Amino acid sequence: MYNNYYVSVIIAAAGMSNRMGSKINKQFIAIDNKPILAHTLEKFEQCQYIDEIILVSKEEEVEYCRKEIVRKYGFKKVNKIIRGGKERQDSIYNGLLALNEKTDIVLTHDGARPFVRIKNIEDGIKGVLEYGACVIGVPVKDTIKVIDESKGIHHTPKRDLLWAAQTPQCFWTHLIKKGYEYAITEGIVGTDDSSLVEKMGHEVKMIMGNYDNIKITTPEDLIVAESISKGIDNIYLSKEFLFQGR
Ligand SMILES: Nc1ccn([C@@H]2O[C@H](COP(=O)(O)OP(=O)(O)OP(=O)(O)O)[C@@H](O)[C@H]2O)c(=O)n1
Ligand SMILES: C[C@](O)(CO)[C@H](O)COP(=O)(O)O
Repeated sequence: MYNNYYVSVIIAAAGMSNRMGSKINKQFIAIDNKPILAHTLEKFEQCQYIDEIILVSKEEEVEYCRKEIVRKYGFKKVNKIIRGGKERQDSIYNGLLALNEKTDIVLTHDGARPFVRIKNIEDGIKGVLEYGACVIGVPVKDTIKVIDESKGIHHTPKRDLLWAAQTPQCFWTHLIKKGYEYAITEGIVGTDDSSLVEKMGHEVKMIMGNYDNIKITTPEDLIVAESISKGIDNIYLSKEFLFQGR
């Protein structure tokens, strides 16, 4: 369906893992006996519409990624492993500079989100064809408070319109490149890629994802991750029994 387009994904894996507090890059920690980063890459390798993967890693981990992740698990679509930058935004920018010149559509994804589903990837590509730019995400479950500097609650936004942004975030190549160039010119730093395109005044659509597409950030996430990898589908299978058909 999307084979007329050359689709590249930039996988950001060059972070510091500060909040995880691990001695090694959190993406090399094993879940279900396989490194988190290998779980992540596997999903894009298996998606028939992905043509190339640009892996962004810390300079000193490029060789480790090549040998212990890409070669060991036999990923064929990883065209380049390049070094990242200080912030996630810098790492993705390096990825944009390394794209194949044929690239029509760019997806950005966190190496630390190993439970992305092939359906999320396909929905993201479809979203680009329909809207030009889209983000996979989920409606928030908690009530969100906006606070001031002294932790006083400033206001409580209406929850119906609040969604948590995940990755992949998906764009026409020219649009995301323009967003990043605009951010450099204007000195904008965002915590995701979509916000840079939004700041330019271009609409970005939200596409329903899955709650289990978690970003592994703190140690508790590893416990949740082991459970997810054991099979969220099994939880749904037993739902009728657990919740008596509710
Ligand atoms: N300079 C950076 C910072 C982050 N990332 C990547 O972006 C993703 C999301 O970032 P996050 O979960 O915040 O990872 P870290 O930056 O490693 O975490 P922390 O902020 O706790 O150090 C991760 O896959 C991370 O490796 C990156 O490629 N380059
Ligand atoms: C891109 C992202 O995963 C969307 O939720 C998130 O913003 C990354 O932020 P982090 O500060 O690098 O964890």
